[in-house]
Amino acid sequence: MNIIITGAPGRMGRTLVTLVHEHSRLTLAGATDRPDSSLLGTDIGALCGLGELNVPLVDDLEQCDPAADVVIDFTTPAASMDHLEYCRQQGIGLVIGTTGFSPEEKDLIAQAAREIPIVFAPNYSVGVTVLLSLVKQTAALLGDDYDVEIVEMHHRHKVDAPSGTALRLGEAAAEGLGRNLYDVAVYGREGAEGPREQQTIGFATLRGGDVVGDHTVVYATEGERIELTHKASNRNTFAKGALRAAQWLVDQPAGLYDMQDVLGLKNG
Ligand SMILES: NC(=O)C1=CN([C@@H]2O[C@H](COP(=O)(O)OP(=O)(O)OC[C@H]3O[C@@H](n4cnc5c(N)ncnc54)[C@H](OP(=O)(O)O)[C@@H]3O)[C@@H](O)[C@H]2O)C=CC1
Ligand SMILES: O=C(O)C1=N[C@H](C(=O)O)C[C@H](O)C1
Repeated sequence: MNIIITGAPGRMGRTLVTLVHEHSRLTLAGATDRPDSSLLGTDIGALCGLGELNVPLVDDLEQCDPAADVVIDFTTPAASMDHLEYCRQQGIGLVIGTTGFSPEEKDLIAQAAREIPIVFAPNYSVGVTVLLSLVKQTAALLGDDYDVEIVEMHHRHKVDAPSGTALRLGEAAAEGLGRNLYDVAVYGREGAEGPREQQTIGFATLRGGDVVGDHTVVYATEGERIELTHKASNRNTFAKGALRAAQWLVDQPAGLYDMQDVLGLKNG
């Protein structure tokens, strides 16, 4: 199976290149970087310490193998929109790991998924995928008397907040409670805000050091609280999940899928 990796010199890009290289049934069919990058033309294998792979970094998917089976994208929302359009035109499946999309950009992804298969997930780890089910179920079991708050911490380089995973966890809790997250979300608190409004779902964002990705959903009431926590300790967990999604995707018809579809957790 031939895979193109966009944003290949990035944190996730390098991890994916390394795992594809180590995989017996996957071949790296192309690697891209942003148009003004000083790394263009460099062999991505050499850049990742794997030796020459004869895959030079290019600034455009048009310069990659048009017969590729799938594109894996962990870049920025603006870059992902370009990659989405290329895949739509070429009829190639797309795995999107990028986070921080606007509602309009999410609509464009959904529109493209009428023509090509797309897996779109803010977190490709098996642990977070299972956690999403637990969060929804726990919220439904506890009900309105438990206040839901979500805390996340990531490395100092992360640009979007709250994380895509935190928002998806919020959506799962809101679904369990019969609420729309975007009607009830509170993104941080400051000053004399008054007591907590019932029914809100709060987010707290921490940034620092090299934290790969920590998420906790807190359900608190008078006298007790439950906390559901996931901690990623390296990026292989995300990259392995994205490669699993890519291999699953090639057999799917056009549609918008997430990691719960890939793991078969939707109807079970
Ligand atoms: N779904 C999941 O499981 C996970 C999602 N993520 C998300 O993935 C995204 C990337 O994260 P991370 O790898 O840490 O970020 P990085 O900044 O390390 O990597 C992104 C890479 O994309 C490059 N890039 C920017 N614009 C373009 C373009 N037009 N074409 C090709 N490449 C481009 C960047 O280049 P340059 O640096 O030179 O600008 C950079 O090398 C984030 O949105 C993050 O939240 C991260 C981990 C897991
Ligand atoms: O930027 C990151 O690093 C991560 N981003 C994703 C997110 O926004 O949820 C997933 C993971 O937590 C790492």
